[in-house]
Amino acid sequence: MEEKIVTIHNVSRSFGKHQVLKNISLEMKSGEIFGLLGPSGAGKTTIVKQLVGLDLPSEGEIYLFQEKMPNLKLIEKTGYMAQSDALYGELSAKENLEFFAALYGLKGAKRKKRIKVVMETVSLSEHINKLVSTYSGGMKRRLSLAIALLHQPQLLILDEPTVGIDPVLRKSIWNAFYELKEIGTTIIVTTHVMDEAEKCDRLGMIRDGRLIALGTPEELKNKTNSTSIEEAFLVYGGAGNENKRSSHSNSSANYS
Ligand SMILES: Nc1ncnc2c1ncn2[C@@H]1O[C@H](COP(=O)(O)OP(=O)(O)OP(=O)(O)O)[C@@H](O)[C@H]1O
Repeated sequence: MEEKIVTIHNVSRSFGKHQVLKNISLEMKSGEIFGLLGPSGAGKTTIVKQLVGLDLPSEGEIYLFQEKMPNLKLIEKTGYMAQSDALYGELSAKENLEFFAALYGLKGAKRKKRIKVVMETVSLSEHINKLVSTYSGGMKRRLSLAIALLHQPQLLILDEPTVGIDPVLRKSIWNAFYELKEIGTTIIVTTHVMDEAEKCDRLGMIRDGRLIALGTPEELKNKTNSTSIEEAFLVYGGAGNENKRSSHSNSSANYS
């Protein structure tokens, strides 16, 4: 059965006078791949940080598994991959994995098996004994993803998981996401990448801290008569942005 896994209820967040989230409400269900899409600075990472309890709303509430956040118990059910990699460079990949596995209480044969599986998922098995400081940026991203997958969380929250990852590997990582979805895992990804947005079950488009559109990629394209998500985003962005009706080309310049 579909279960409500995430509820964001009327959430706003201000830093001083700067309101970076403006009354956001969203729900995500079990087995759903939900994409948070928006230009740089729109507020995606701020939403993600609220979901994992690293930041608190100025107004509104967040519930994970129908329990109010922040709540330490819920961390075990959640896998989080931040935008910058939180890895120990002076340790090998294996030692990093063992460290995080221990934090999640994974032991013995189970730990060994999970480490093997997640490194296969991100195609890093042959590099497992190398020092992380010798890894490329893309390899570090993949290792961070492997760590987020280690304890088989029911909810995966991934902040730009495939930045710096080549298209072939990106495809295999998305296949892993689909497999996780099949077993009921809810996955939230933030992205700037339009072809990646197309792969999500539903999208929330964020602009200037506001949720400007919500729906399946098909719905968003149909509603705006667009042939691509990028076009749909520009239509929504333009329509929701007073005085900037003619600035579609400027909007697209925000992407990078
Ligand atoms: N701790 C903070 N103090 C002050 N301002 C902040 C803080 N964290 C975020 N902001 C501001 O909030 C806004 C949204 O930032 P956020 O990182 O959520 O955007 P984003 O959509 O994730 O962008 P990107 O795709 O570039 O990561 C930005 O204007 C940013 O400067």
